[in-house]
Amino acid sequence: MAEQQELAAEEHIRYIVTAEKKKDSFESLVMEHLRASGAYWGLTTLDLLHKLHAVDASEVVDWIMSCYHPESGGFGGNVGHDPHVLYTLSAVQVLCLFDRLDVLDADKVADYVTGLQNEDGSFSGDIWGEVDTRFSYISLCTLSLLHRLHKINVEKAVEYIVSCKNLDGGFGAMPGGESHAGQIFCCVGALAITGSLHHVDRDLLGWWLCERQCRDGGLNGRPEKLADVCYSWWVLSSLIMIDRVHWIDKEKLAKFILNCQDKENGGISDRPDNAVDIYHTYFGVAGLSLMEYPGVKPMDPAYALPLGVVNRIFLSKQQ
Ligand SMILES: CN(C(=O)[C@H](Cc1cnc[nH]1)NC(=O)OCc1ccccc1)[C@@H](Cc1ccccc1)C(=O)N[C@@H](Cc1ccc(O)cc1)C(=O)NO
Ligand SMILES: [Zn+2]
Repeated sequence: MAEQQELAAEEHIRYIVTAEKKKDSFESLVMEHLRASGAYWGLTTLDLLHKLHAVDASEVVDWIMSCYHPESGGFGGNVGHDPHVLYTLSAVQVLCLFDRLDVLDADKVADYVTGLQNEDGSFSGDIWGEVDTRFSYISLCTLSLLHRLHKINVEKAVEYIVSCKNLDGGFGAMPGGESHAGQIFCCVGALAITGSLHHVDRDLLGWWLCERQCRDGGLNGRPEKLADVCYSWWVLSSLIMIDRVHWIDKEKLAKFILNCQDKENGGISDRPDNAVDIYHTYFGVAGLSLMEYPGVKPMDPAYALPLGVVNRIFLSKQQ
């Protein structure tokens, strides 16, 4: 009988809190250009493990705002980096965690995102124009969190996402793009946020998604690929949004994630015995959250934020 694995929560907390401080580590340098996303991954993990209070909120908020470009309304991935929707969402999500959306000029940020919608309803990531369904999700998620979805053409945005649906029920980065679990999360999440999930064939897509489970219990991103912890989020959140999560073996998946932990130094890797990183630590804990693992806060599958944070944004009295 394999020994009973459990979540080394205290070690993961220590790993994240010290990683936040280490600016010159290899990982920090590699992730330099997407440090705002790294903050979102690390801080959301701390919140899921009931430890967000372990960091100084105003210090984080000040750092996030130092990545803001007041003239465009967008955020860069680090101080002095050009604005991009990727990091604008990460910044908004971090401010949501601390309930500090009050520091934003929400109309200005919404105008930045709105300005990136194209004629065909698609979204570009920044002024250089790259189009990808990732940016559709990011834009719709950002505008929704700011209560400003009315600023864009939602119908056209939905129409473009549906044009990226494949015969296998999945979605790609653009029309005709190969189905990939990451892109499927983005398209299903965007459809969920806009109340347009009726465009999804739940049984066909559910089948493609549950087929991602490998013999080792982990989930991969495409057929024939190796299982990887981060797909615990991309695949699982999509299955939950289309109400087909019972089609995979959650116990085996949880064991795979727990088997990817470094239980001495903290952190979770993409697969057993590989190097841990903040990204896979977040997606591993988020995957466990989606499976209601004891001691981990529940997560909203579409907004990729703790449920308590989403409820505070959408159910609060003052709007
Ligand atoms: C840029 N990036 C990736 O390309 C990772 C690389 C990887 C990790 N494990 C396997 N490959 N891949 C990735 O994020 O794929 C998921 C995905 C692809 C396309 C669309 C949506 C999700 C990672 C960073 C990374 C690089 C290298 C090693 C680990 C992490 C990354 O920042 N991914 C972004 C992808 C993304 C961006 C925006 C979204 O709305 C959704 C997803 C992310 O998760 N942001 O929160
Ligand atoms: Zn991965």
